[in-house]
Amino acid sequence: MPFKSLDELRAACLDLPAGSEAAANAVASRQDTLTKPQGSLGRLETIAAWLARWQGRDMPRLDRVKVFVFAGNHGVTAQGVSAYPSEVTVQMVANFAGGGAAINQLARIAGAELDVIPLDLDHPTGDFTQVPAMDEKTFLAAVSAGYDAVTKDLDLVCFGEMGIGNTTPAAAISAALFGGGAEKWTGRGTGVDDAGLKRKVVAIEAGLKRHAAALADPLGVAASLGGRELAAIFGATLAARHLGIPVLLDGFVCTAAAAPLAKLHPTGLAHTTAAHVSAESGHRGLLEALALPPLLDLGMRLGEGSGACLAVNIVRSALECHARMASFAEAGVSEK
Ligand SMILES: O=C(O)c1ccc[n+]([C@@H]2O[C@H](COP(=O)([O-])O)[C@@H](O)[C@H]2O)c1
Ligand SMILES: Cc1cc2nc[nH]c2cc1C
Repeated sequence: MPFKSLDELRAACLDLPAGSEAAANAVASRQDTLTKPQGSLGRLETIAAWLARWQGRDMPRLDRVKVFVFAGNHGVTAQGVSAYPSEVTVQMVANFAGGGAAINQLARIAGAELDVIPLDLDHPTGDFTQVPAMDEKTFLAAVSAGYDAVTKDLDLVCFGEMGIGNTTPAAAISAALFGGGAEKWTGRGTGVDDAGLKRKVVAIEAGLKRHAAALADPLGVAASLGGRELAAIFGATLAARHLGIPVLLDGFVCTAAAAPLAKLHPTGLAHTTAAHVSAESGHRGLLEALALPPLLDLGMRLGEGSGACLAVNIVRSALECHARMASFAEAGVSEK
């Protein structure tokens, strides 16, 4: 377990590599020699430079791409905050193993390996309206599980999650980190009705009040209002930064899970790209607060890393153009 205390974890969050300016510049210079009007590939050009910066390679690679799906269960479901019962979490983990979920299809098309990591599904976190979701030990174990899952041989990682009820902790974390009140961040998740939406807002307000003393610290926010799969995504995002691996973030839950790193370090999420903006109502505002413009806007609200996996195809397209297009000189095309 890499983190045995909150102080150790905090120190690791403050010690982040800056990325390679030289590699990013090498990509930008080459882009301007390729057979296209300068800048005309738009974000495909900046994606190539982003890969180079965080991999530290003038010519980035996408040989090994992996999607991690972390799964957890949530005590706050006792407040009636999801349209589905908690047993769906473990049932969907079995479905991932059998190849029957959306993420199985999207990972295959993206050429990404899939790693599903269930986190103590028999023991839901505490109901944060009553107690902290996790004590220090539980939180550090979940962060460490995410941190240890990421290995240095990977070129790009996608994070996703599965956890009935987890749009409620995601909204609570967003409210605690960025303010604006529970309603601003609360959406319908798997499809709750108006009464369910109201119960979510009430639960989040109760959690914010009960844990107020812990919420000045982003790690306190993640432990008292989050969940194991969110903590694991936080740890995995940190590991990717330490190992020089760019990250594609999935939807609202995944973004909220990683957000405390941006509060702990001014460039904490610079190695991440928001794959998409989900239909969950708080996600657009959260991406704005984090200055992470999404690549896709497809009305998706599934989770599982589905949006992140879809965006791998865009990242692969960006690199293929960067690596294989001819220059003006090579193709004999006149420059301006
Ligand atoms: O990440 C998102 O944008 C997102 C939006 C809506 C739902 N989800 C998924 O749905 C589950 C959480 O929804 P809920 O209603 O149970 O809180 C969880 O398994 C998530 O993966 C995920
Ligand atoms: C069936 C189902 C699949 C999911 N995948 C991610 N969250 C989910 C929630 C439900 C309910």
